[in-house]
Amino acid sequence: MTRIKCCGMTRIEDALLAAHLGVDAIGLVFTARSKRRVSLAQAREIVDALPPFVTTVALFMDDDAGLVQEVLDEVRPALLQFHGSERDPWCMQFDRPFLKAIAMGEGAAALPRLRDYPHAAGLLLDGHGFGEAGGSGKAFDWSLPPADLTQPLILAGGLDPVNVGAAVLRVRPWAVDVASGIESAPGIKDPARMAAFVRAVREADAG
Ligand SMILES: O=C(O)c1ccccc1NCC(=O)[C@H](O)[C@H](O)COP(=O)(O)O
Repeated sequence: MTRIKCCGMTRIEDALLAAHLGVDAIGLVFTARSKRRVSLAQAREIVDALPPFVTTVALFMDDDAGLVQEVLDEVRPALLQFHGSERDPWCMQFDRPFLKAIAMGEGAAALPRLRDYPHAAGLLLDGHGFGEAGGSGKAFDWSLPPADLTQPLILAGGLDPVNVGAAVLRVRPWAVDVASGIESAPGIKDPARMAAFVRAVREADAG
């Protein structure tokens, strides 16, 4: 079964809907570069409202280690996700499992970077270019992910209720990740689109 992460949550009601739809993880973005940025207090409220067994992921992009530690101390996410040019040893310093986002916008030229994070709990392959922020709605060429990746692959970038089924069937990822494809505005999730996204993943899994 393909796991689902809905990213860029800013409202309790959206996070609760995700939980009730059976979404496996929600992402909270802390980097100042995001239109979906949440404060520590906002994030804490969302995390406190969640029922058990929904994984919380805190996202950063070339941020100070101090911010990451503050989020760990105050929000206590289960996983970290790094979206910038952070290196593997830097990501490891927090002693918390982490996902590393790999910008696939440059196509095959990005593939060597998939081998640079041996300690990542998973690799999130995203559609934007190197140095650009996530949550862009840009897809990449789904034929690129190598079949011999040893780490769980999280497919991201431009997924939406219409294309996610084909993406799951083509790539067979461990998980899919979506931000803009289920939104009515940055950080504001659309309930019908979120439900349709989850349904499309489940239909692809069953097919
Ligand atoms: O979502 C953001 O605003 C963001 C900003 C800076 C770094 C990462 C960010 N999001 C990371 C995610 O995991 C998104 O879900 C991922 O990039 C996919 O986004 P989308 O193409 O909009 O589905």
